[in-house]
Amino acid sequence: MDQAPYDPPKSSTPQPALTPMMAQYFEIKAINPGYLLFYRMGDFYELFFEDAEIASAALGIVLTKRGKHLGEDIGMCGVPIHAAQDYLRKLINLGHRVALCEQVEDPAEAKKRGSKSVVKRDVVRLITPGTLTEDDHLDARSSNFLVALAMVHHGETDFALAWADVSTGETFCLDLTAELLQDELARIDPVELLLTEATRQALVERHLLPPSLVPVLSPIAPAFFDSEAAMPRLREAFPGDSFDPSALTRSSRAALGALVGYVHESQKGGAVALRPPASENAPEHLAIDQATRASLELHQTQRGQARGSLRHAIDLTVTAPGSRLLSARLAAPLCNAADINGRLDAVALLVDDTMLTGRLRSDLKAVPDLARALTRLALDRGGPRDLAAIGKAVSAASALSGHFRPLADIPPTLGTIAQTLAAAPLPLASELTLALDDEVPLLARDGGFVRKGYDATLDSERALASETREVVAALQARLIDETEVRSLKIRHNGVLGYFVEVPAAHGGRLLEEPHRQTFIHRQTLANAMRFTTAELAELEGRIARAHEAALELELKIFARLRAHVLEQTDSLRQLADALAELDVTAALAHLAATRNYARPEIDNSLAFAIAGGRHPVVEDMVQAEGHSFVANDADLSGSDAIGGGRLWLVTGPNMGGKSTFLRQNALIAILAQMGSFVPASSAHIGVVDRVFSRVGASDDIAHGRSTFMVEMVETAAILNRATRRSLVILDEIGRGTATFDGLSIAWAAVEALHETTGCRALFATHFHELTSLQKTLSRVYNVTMKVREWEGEVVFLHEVGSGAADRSYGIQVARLAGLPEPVLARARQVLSILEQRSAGSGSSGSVAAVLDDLPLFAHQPPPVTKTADAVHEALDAVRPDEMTPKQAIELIYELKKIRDAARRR
Ligand SMILES: Nc1ncnc2c1ncn2[C@@H]1O[C@H](COP(=O)(O)OP(=O)(O)OP(=O)(O)O)[C@@H](O)[C@H]1O
Repeated sequence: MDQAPYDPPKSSTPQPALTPMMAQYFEIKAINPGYLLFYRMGDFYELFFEDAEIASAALGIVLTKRGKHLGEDIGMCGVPIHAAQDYLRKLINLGHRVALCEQVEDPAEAKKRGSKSVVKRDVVRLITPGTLTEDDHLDARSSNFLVALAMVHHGETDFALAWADVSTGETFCLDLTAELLQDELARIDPVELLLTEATRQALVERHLLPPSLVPVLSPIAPAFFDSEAAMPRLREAFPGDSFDPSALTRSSRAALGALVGYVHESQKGGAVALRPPASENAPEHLAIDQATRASLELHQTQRGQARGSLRHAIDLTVTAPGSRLLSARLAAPLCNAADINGRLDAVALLVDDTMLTGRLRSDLKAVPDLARALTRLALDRGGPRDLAAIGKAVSAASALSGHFRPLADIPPTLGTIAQTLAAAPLPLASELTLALDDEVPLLARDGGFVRKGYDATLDSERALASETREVVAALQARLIDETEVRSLKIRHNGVLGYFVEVPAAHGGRLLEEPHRQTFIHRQTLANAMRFTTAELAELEGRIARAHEAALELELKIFARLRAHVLEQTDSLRQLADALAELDVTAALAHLAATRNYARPEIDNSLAFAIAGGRHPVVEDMVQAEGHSFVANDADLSGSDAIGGGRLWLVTGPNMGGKSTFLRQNALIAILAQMGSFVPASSAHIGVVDRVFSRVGASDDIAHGRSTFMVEMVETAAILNRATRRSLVILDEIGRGTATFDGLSIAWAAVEALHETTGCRALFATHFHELTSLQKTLSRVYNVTMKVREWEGEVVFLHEVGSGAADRSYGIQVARLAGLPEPVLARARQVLSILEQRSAGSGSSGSVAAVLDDLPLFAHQPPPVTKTADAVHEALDAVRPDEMTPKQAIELIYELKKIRDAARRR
């Protein structure tokens, strides 16, 4: 860490010698700057000085004092061990980092060195957002990526990223250019981003640091990124032939070295438990930049919520690892038609066989999170529940593979999954089932998890422990006889151990002869007196030894089982992957079957022909309100021969459904390329290399850029980066400035997309003038959202048809939104003058002069009272509770008649 070393609080008074404990505290604190030190004191973790102030404020716990340092009170707060996990989670969520300092010797050992000697303590683990492994701290359905970003000044690429989910061991690395950096960071979505201070500054200077990443930055010392020092570190972390660090570029080696070094340090010398890194290649994925992800609301809505996002709408997985994989696939759809079709083949088989899908999904529901349990065991942080989870997952995998046996013809991707499941190490599962009880504790040290009958020695130790309980009962009966105190009891507590307790009234008798020979007084309470006897003390020793022996045996069994599990790490990881993949495939099949999605046809053409396309999220919302979603076609198909893909100019009223239509087509492309069926009756898509979606700008005040500036920066990014294979969605670009400037920019952007880029594009606009481009640009095609006007009201049909809108119905929408009637009336006046003007001279120069002549609000005609509406009047007269079904049906016919008559008028 590159923060300044911990500096104990200073005072101007002469320094008295530090107590040994304080000296130990400062020493440990100095080696772990930047961390809140959780200092173990018996059954508590205690925090001191500034740490105590920070933690007590963050956790809402009392700040007290413990002794003095240099004449000043030492601030202190503490959390009990049993509740520590909750407090840790809270602190980490608030962005703090914690060093866990344990007692690493028995206090009895310390005492042997002298009464004043301090128990040895050491930091056993550094806890940061990116190094978490406990289920309690993690979101089961989200990956938790720790990312290291290396920047090199010379060499083939500018940057490299290495990232890992420490809780599952998945590890990746990727070389990339500055241009792709933000896109990839948006895809990976780090919880902690390691970089040097110099890199951070360089990113800021080059405008490469999105504000959303600032809270997760974790600056570390440049030494972590030394690509030469990384070599031995990487060889040690990834032993064997499966991975050769010398094959990496210098930048990747630096990033991966930093990642592994940081994880290693956080485990304080413990195992690192990462999988050999999968080298990624950016062009294998459909590129989706941060602005597009946000605008399409892929993983969360623009307000930061999961509900309403595409992921939320399509995630029907039944296991947490399945959900994580689905999210990763959505974040990085594929670009290779053969790979996409491979995934689609697997989904298709399960769509056709709903019985099989149902069985798979119901069996998968009970499968535990194998990857995270395995990692905890590898890090020596796992317990009996993790062993049990692994046994259960292995047995379930083997049972799941049975479902595929009867199938004659099975697509390769599903075939590989089935094979992996069939190869599940069943002997391991049987051993775990034999060894572990049905209900097991979280921690091995709690004991009591080995099944009766598994280990004869353990059983006999346990029998001894329970026999001694009978001996205690017999002793109690004998003591009652001897003392004639009927209410005498032998009890146990953590402080005294076993003791004899009698009501206070009888206590005196035991203090006198002859009983005082036997009973040794321990404690007097308000209404009871406690004693021990030599026999009881001896018995206690025997019981404790039996318990200890049993626990020791159980811990040995645990260690052996853990070792057996870890021997099979590779095959268990493959199994975990296969289970997650099966869950995703079955979930996508279930989605397709229940929501009526179709298999897209994917190839390398420039096709983009969607029939009956729907928006997966808006469709749900519209249906929930009892309406039906109107499906729409889109055809942007092109070819190299005609210079690229088509560009549809979409005009239509506000609220007409333009944005929905635009986005649904981008979402269909993304879903198709992640290997999912799509919400359409048919779809033919030539693989898209990048999707861009920009919706009229939003402010980026944090970055100091105005609405219009953001819009233009983003439009520039599209015009510079889009290729002929890209899909571009532009919604109302140019609206953030004066009309003519906006129109000119939109005009030039359409021309550039058509003439230079040649990509497939949808361009929604309220600049109706743009539609004349259809005459000059061969691949531009005008469509409009249809509306019907009825009794002065506009009815949105949400239907896309060819042609151009002649007006935007903005005033009607404003009326629906509740703008006051005088304002609306004034707006109508202004609009009509403007329309006359533009139809006449076409000059806008005199518009202001004309507007000056218009009467102001004060001179407005009174609001037009609405003419009586026959349908509403008829409805007002209805008393539904008093109607028979027949009358109700007659009423419906009557209402339709009134409505039709009104329309004819
Ligand atoms: N195809 C459809 N079928 C049914 N309802 C739809 C459809 N498309 C849109 N809607 C409904 O219309 C609302 C407005 O749609 P949308 O935001 O796409 O309109 P818009 O034309 O982009 O509006 P503006 O120009 O004001 O931004 C949606 O929230 C949804 O409730």
